[in-house]
Amino acid sequence: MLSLQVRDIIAKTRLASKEWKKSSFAQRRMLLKILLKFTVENQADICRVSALDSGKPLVDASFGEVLGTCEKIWWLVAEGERYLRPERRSSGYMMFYKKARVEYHPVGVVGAIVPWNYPFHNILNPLTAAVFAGNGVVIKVSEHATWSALVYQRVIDAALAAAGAPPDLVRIVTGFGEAGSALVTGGVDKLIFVGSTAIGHKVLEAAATTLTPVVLELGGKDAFIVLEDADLATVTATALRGAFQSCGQNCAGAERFIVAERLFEEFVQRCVAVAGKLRQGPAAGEGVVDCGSMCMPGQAEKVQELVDDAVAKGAKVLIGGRLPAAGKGHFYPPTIITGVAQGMRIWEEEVFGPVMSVVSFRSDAEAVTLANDCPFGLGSAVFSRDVARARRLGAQLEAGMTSINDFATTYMCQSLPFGGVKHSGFDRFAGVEGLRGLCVPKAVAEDMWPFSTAIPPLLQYPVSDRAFEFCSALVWMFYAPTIAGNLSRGGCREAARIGLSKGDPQCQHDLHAGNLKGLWSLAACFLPKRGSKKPAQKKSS
Ligand SMILES: NC(=O)c1ccc[n+]([C@@H]2O[C@H](COP(=O)([O-])OP(=O)(O)OC[C@H]3O[C@@H](n4cnc5c(N)ncnc54)[C@H](O)[C@@H]3O)[C@@H](O)[C@H]2O)c1
Repeated sequence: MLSLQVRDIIAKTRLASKEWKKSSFAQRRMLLKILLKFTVENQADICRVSALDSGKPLVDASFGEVLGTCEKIWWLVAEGERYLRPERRSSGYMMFYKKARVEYHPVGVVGAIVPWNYPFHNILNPLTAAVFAGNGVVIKVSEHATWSALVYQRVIDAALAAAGAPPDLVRIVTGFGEAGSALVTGGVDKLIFVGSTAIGHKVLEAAATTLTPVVLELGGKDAFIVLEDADLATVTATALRGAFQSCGQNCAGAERFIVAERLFEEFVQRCVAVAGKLRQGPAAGEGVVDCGSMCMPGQAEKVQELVDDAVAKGAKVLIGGRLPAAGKGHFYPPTIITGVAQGMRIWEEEVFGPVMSVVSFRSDAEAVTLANDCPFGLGSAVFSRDVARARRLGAQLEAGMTSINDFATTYMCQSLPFGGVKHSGFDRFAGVEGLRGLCVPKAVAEDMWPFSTAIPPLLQYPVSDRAFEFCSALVWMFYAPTIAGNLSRGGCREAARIGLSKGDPQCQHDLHAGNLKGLWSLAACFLPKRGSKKPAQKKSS
């Protein structure tokens, strides 16, 4: 779509969002429940449409398109309102007479630019959170998933009408990069970009020109760590699903298998045995298939380049690793390689294909070092029968998400934020943080009692010549270390812990009753100045 068309769509969605922000949570829930009902009742069609457009088998579509979407909607319906209601906060110390809260107001129009890998979920994901938070949303789908997006737009239109929501509340934009670029600078109030790190750079650059706030959800290369006490039978099944789901075209896809030396051989053998039995073919073909194809033109060749580079530098292909002959489609085979090391492209670059790179380690510290030696940091997983050990190791991983004894399950716990660190992006789009991120968190403070408090007369313009003394007295009164204050905040205990006795000057200082001094200074501000016969008076203008 042309830039002007995109701007026109944003303008219409803005009008719709002004109406929708007045909607009740009950109405927003109704819209989501309609979408949930549609998804559950038409899951086979959704999977077929998505499989045809992205090349994945039906079961992978069910996993990635339907289950995640249903759980997301279910969570928003069940818990979303709780996190968007005004939240009471402490008013602190000096403002003891105020009531403080945060109100979550919709930002207005959310823009989302999404990739092709899960055509249905990638649309419903930003859509559901945006409208539940009271926003309109314009979603730019991938040029490689346009056909399915047009099907889903019809479904969305019907759901909007059934829920009594304005028809322009959710609009889908099609087109190439220029249409995405037009969305970034077209006047949306917040932008969620989901895609490659390379395009993420461009989006951030463009967003800087309009100061559009951006969430970046970029590539991943998840580490999958198997400690020597892990249960290999369950781990292997999870490892294969983590690597080959949707032919490896997952942002949070397991690419780096870091396996304890003692289990390495057996882990590899088990994986190779299963990988050899996988059936690969077209999603719309006859019979069940385990793996589909690469979606984008050129992607299979890119995977081959990374494998070839690794092999040229000493890696070993145990299974797969060869593109099918020309004319046989983009069916890159499930591939397992060992001997991967630093200096190979595959060590650093996202493969986004069905390739397991397996390396071994001797100590937990080495496993952490290997896992963190990566420019990406989206998901991660640690497997061990000793859960405390797995947790300790997981806490050291540079990643936005860690699953213990499972893979990518953080995403099915929809209250949790989704997002990464390093080149995997920043900010979050799911969970409580993602939902609130589509709002302006407005800080509000008001008096606790029915009458309003005024600025003390000494500080009113034109200020008194005792204004500074007055402020300084306030600081002493409220914030000077005091006996009572130190006791209540553990000051004396802390002093004892670090070995100070009452006689030490530092401890004396801690126990100094500074607030009394402040109180006295405050009172003194209202007394006549020494040497002056008249009390301090405000200058008249
Ligand atoms: N972190 C996540 O949540 C997540 C989820 C899915 C996919 N991904 C990542 O997405 C990548 C694969 O998807 P892809 O190949 O479609 O990614 P991509 O970056 O090529 O494209 C993503 C979207 O950006 C649009 N686009 C292209 N140029 C643009 C520009 N200059 N300005 C604005 N928009 C532009 C595209 O049209 C598409 O809609 C992988 O790197 C994968 O890891 C990340």
